[in-house]
Amino acid sequence: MIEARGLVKRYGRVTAVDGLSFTAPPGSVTGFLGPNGAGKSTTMRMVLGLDAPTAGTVTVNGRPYTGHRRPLREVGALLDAEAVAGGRRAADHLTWLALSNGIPRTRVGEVLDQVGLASAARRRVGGFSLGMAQRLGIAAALLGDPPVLMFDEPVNGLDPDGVAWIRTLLRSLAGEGRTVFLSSHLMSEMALTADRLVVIGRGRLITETTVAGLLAGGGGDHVRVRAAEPDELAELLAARGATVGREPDGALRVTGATAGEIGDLARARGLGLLELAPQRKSLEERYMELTRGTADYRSAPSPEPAAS
Ligand SMILES: Nc1ncnc2c1ncn2[C@@H]1O[C@H](COP(=O)(O)OP(=O)(O)OP(=O)(O)O)[C@@H](O)[C@H]1O
Repeated sequence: MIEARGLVKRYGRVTAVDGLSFTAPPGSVTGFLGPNGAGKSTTMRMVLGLDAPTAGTVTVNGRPYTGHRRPLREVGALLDAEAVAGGRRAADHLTWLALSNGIPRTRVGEVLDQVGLASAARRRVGGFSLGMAQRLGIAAALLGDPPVLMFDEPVNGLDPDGVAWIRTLLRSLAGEGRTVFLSSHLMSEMALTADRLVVIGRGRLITETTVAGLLAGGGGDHVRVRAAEPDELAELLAARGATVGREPDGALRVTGATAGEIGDLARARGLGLLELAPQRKSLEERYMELTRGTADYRSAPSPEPAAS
């Protein structure tokens, strides 16, 4: 379990993290989302004791990271896959980590197998591709068999096979009852991997929710209806308190009534329906709405292509 309470980090005049509280519980994948510069990496560094909070606390399994005697057995983390000294061989790097944390040497072979690097165990890390470096970083995180795992943008630079592999791995680690906390600025990635979401902007919590909760909340869902007698149906729906607008192609845009209710009403009145389609906002759209205004470096909208 990771718990942040009133976490603040200032660098001079920049407030990178601003009163952040959230929980990443065991047994689920918690996605940590926010635009570039939102404060995700800074928060993760504080979880690992690499940066000291200006105020507030963050604990791993009830204690600050630095309060654990064998931290690699409490939390495994991948923050920067390429931060390993290039001259070392993969297995030597992991052996050094294991021995300095009281972890048996035998774990090295096990985690290399687990991440698919067994055949590269004697190769120097400097010659690794980004994908291999990511796998080695994940092997290091798994070394102490920790109950908490934390990954900063773990799919960055991976090919589709690598992305699918990480997704499956993260889900299975959570399935074993571990706390999995991972950051991304891509909602599309989180939608496939996370159960819970902690969304931040400019160092502040925007929402802490489940993927299902984010999809359900926020409003803006409607039903698109094409009817044989649209004016009659629109009148009936309005009389029942629904709000009815028109789409550019003449279809009705109905809010305040479900597709099932609209279908029942049309059938009861003998009105023909040509199309009845609930329209839900995607997770990506919800996320964009939530973080709008908090992104520091957002690109200008692309101009419409010129009509030819
Ligand atoms: N060591 C530092 N000194 C000064 N400012 C810093 C430092 N580290 C981070 N910042 C600032 O803190 C803010 C948050 O940065 P952080 O890297 O935590 O964001 P992030 O959400 O991880 O972004 P990204 O998705 O781009 O990695 C940014 O404005 C950044 O410039």
